[in-house]
Amino acid sequence: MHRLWPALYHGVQRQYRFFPVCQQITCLMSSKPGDPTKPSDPLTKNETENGEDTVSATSVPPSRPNAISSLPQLEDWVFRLLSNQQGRVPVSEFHKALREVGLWENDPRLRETMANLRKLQESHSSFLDRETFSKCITENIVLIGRAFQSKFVIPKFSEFSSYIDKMYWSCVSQKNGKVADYIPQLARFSPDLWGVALCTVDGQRHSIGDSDKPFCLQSCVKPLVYATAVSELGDKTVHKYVGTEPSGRSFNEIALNKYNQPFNPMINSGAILLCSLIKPEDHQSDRFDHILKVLKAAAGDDFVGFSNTTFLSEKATSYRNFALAYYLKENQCFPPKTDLMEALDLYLQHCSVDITCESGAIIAATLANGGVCPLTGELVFHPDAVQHTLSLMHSCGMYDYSGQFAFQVGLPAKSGVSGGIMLVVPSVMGIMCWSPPLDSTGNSVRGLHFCKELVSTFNFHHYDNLKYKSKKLDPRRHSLYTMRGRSFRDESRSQQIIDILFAAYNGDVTALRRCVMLGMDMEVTDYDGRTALHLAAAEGHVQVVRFLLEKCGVRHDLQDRWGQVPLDDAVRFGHKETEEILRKAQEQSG
Ligand SMILES: NC(=O)CC[C@H](N)C(=O)O
Repeated sequence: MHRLWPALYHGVQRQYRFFPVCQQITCLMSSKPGDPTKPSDPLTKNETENGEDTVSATSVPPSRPNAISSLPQLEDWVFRLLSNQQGRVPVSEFHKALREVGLWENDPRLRETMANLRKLQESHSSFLDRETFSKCITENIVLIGRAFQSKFVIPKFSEFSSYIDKMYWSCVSQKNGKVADYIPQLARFSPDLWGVALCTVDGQRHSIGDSDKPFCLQSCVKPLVYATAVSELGDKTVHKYVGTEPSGRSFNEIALNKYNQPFNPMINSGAILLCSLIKPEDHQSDRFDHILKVLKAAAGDDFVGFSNTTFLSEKATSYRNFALAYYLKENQCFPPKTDLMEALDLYLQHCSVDITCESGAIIAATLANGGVCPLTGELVFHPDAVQHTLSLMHSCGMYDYSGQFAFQVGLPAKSGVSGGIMLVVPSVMGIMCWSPPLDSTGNSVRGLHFCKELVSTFNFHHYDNLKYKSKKLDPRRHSLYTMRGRSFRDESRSQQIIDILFAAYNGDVTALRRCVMLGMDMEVTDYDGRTALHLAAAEGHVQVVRFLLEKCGVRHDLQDRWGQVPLDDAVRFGHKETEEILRKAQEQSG
């Protein structure tokens, strides 16, 4: 897309597709999420998430993620994390573990790995030994490694997703609102339809409900057409024709600002005007195809279609938009020689582009990611255009509810009469909600309710970053907590102890695996010096004992306050098999 841009911008014409591998290895070694331009020396002190200095990598057992300093070591670590008692990785377990961190099978970045796994399954093999595992994932080890090392923007993704699901279900009971019927095709959608999907700037994805059902973008397309126009023409050219102020009126009001322009590009008048600016010299079919290509690129080639039914249905009833177009013409708002009917057709065609919540979330994530699609790494919109787009979504995106939305939700969003709300959490994620019933301002009732639930739970509101803000969950941190005024160190450390010890006590290897992925210290103790290994030995959880000893490199001879080692617990509570494993570990360590 950007290849078509005139040389308006310097230094942005780069494919962000893939950092050179050497740079990517560097970001494996930094304890902070990877900025490959700032290589960190793996042998210096690492700072853990709660600010404690750990000893240098050489003295930390190789099993801990922040000690990894090469791709073969990373591959080894991931294999040991996922392999079973027989030293093999069940393919089903591998898919499950990827999904838990938000990586889907259709993720274009995992194309090679998924193709290799499919070939394996065609040969009826459902387990990966070390060699096969390496062959399967080697092309994508950096991405997979980062995912399992929790270097993505939402480290506890499965826990975050369960919060999203709770919010989704809390909206189901919202039965008020009315499905739009001024466009006959829209009136045919069930009021019970309700879907939500999200995509983070690292390409972590989650969806629930009717998230894979197609619906037309309607006004949710307006920010995307605007971002395209500014990317190609620059903001100065675009804003010669369209203002940047909220209109405070309905989205199809026949009104202009004091400069005789449409108030902004997020309402019908502004959007119709924009259609006359993009590639006016091309044939109408090519002009529409161009926008479709931009939308597909923003969606990472996920579903983007076109509903001719909607287009014909709206064209036959779009009296207001025809009136708007002639009003703009009468006031010389268009560039000279504009073909009015062509501009109007293009506008109605843009509104009739079909997406799903899942593909819409990727588009929103592209905006959240500064214009780069998280799934393909392609630069779709110029970052400056994205900044302007998010500003106008923030101030004008929800029509004459925009002021209240900015006050209550505090995030850039765009609604559409088909019931979509595209929400952007800048530098974190994009969310697409869809439920047809609308309130009096033309916004989805369930979608609005979901957005309010989201920012009352997570510190996503634009001003939640103020010091001493109230207590909300911060899903960008390993432990889903930020506490008012208290040192984050105490909260995250005690949370880690709770997470690990309870998982060991309950024999929950999956939860322990998640703790390892989050880089937690698996030898952490409670106030009595009791470790996870003590608790697992006392309860006779053989799998956990093995996992801690063999995968996590936990020492078998750590003593609690009373000088007891885990073997003493196994003997005292009569767990013969556990006792045998711990005795063997004792003998091996001499
Ligand atoms: N708010 C909307 O989604 C309106 C878009 C619709 N195509 C119209 O022009 O009326």
